[in-house]
Amino acid sequence: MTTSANTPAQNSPIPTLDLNDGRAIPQLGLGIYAMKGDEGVAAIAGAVDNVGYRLLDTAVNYENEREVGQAIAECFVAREDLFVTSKIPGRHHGFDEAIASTEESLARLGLDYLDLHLIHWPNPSVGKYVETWEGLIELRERGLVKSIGVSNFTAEMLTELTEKTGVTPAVNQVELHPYFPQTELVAFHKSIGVQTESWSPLYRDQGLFDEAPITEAAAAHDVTPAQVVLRWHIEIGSIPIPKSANVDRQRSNADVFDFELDPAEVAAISGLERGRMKDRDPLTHEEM
Ligand SMILES: NC(=O)C1=CN([C@@H]2O[C@H](COP(=O)(O)OP(=O)(O)OC[C@H]3O[C@@H](n4cnc5c(N)ncnc54)[C@H](OP(=O)(O)O)[C@@H]3O)[C@@H](O)[C@H]2O)C=CC1
Ligand SMILES: O=C(O)C(=O)[C@@H](O)[C@H](O)C(=O)CO
Repeated sequence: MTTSANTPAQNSPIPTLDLNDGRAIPQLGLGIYAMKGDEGVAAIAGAVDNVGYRLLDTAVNYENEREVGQAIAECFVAREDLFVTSKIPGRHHGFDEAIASTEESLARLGLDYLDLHLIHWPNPSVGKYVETWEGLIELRERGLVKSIGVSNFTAEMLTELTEKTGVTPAVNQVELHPYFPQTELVAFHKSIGVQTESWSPLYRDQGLFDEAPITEAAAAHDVTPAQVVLRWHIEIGSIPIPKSANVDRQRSNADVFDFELDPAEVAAISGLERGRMKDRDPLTHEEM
């Protein structure tokens, strides 16, 4: 596992991984889906100040970029020590649209730049993800976005982006949890130098924590089932972005860097594979 001294996670217990563009990304982040209003601002700022989260994962479609910006303004950590991610929605696909969308995101966030910007869904029937990617390349050249990546892309789509533009995404953020470990895609990412981010890493607390390989590992390591699941993501080389609005769960979710799972435990947890949470196959599921 690579860690980097070039860290945006200064004064944070969360280590970093290297990206293919020479930058570094925290190895665990805060998912921000459905965190809104004053409560959302307090929960995000608290995660940064009280726990040490540095990677914040929002999106245009979460309709909370203003809250994220307010939390960044209110927290006690310098902007340059944070790693702020947003995502371009399907309705903003296209070269000019991607640039306009990003400028609007930055205005809502009150920031000069994003650390990472992703194409949220490929929406293949629309046929514009390559143009959108070219928009992200332009945004990186203009300095409005430091690192560029995608979300919910298949191996074939990643290859197409590289072949058509010469630029490989730094990150592919995909559905990934013990019920859907995406072993082949993670191996492909490693082979081409793309970091994997896991969305819904805890399966939204919908029964995963009762599975025997997880409860057994939790007892063996004296940690919670959620910590076992998050450590499993670290062991397979992915970057989990668990969402929690609760400070105690935020703290325990981030506290997964002082124990390790052995290969048999990792294999047993990966053996829970049964498929996606919902029918969100990016070849057919599209979000605008
Ligand atoms: N790119 C994409 O297409 C997608 C990206 N995402 C991103 O991934 C992030 C994480 O995924 P998400 O779907 O939110 O699901 P998660 O797997 O992170 O689960 C979040 C849920 O689990 C609860 N929870 C968190 N920690 C614990 C714990 N230790 N014990 C018990 N329950 C816990 C939370 O409740 P509470 O807040 O009360 O703690 C919340 O209800 C999103 O927030 C978003 O940023 C998500 C979906 C798609
Ligand atoms: O959370 C995200 O990033 C999404 O793309 C969501 O819309 C997700 O697909 C979902 O929760 C849909 O119910």
